[in-house]
Amino acid sequence: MPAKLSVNLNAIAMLRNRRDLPWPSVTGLGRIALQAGASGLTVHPRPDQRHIRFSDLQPIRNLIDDEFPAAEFNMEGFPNEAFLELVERHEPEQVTLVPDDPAQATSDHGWDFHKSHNLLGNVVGSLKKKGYRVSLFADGTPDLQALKIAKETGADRIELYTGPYGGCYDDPEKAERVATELGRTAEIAIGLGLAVNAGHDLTVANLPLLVKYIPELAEVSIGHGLTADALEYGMAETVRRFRRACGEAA
Ligand SMILES: CC(=O)[C@@H](O)[C@H](O)COP(=O)(O)O
Ligand SMILES: NCC(=O)COP(=O)(O)O
Repeated sequence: MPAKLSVNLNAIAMLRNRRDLPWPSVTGLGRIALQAGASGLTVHPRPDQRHIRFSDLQPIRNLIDDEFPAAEFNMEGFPNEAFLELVERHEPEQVTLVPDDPAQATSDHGWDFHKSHNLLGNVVGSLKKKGYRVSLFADGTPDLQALKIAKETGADRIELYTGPYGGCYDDPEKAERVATELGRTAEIAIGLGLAVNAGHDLTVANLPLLVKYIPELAEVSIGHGLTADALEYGMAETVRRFRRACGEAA
């Protein structure tokens, strides 16, 4: 089964926030993405609301509930009190926990599972009791002990941080090496009973190799590269291109 595509709306929101005006519309482009076959929408609301604003979350929730009930809402963030309150209020189908500090420009590493074992155990436990699917952002390092801890927290999935892979866009040999490591990491995680998502700097060009190394990939969440393509090809055609790059007959 091809990896599902969740469209990250952060970059659309960032464009909108250049002015005190409601366009480009975050929900409007989310609707076009879902109409074109995206499986879900992702947001990563940062504490300073520099792209997704907290006020965007309910309209996105309503869009999915009212028009695309089979689609999923994926909320990503560091599990502080404020983020967990947003989760409770908007009930995403998936919560992706990311170890970002508030000042970080973008996500650039996965969890240190050894150091964060207790924190993640508590947070994941409480999210699972409330019925959420939980995914943990993880480096693409095939570290069995670290992945065992991820599993012990009770999480359902890991999301492989693919930033270093995306950075190999001009070096095919290095891309192959990094994809191999990501593939080994995914294999270990799947062997432990975790499903595997991936995200960060994925593109139409680099998805096919990733999918080759991780044929069981459950979901990719993509924002930056997809939004760049949407400026060129339009959102609907861009979503179809990314779905094809994931192996779907779109
Ligand atoms: C976890 C992850 O890789 C994405 O959420 C990424 O951080 C997008 O966030 P920005 O749009 O703030 O770069
Ligand atoms: N989880 C990764 C994500 O949602 C999008 O990352 P990017 O495509 O904006 O780098």
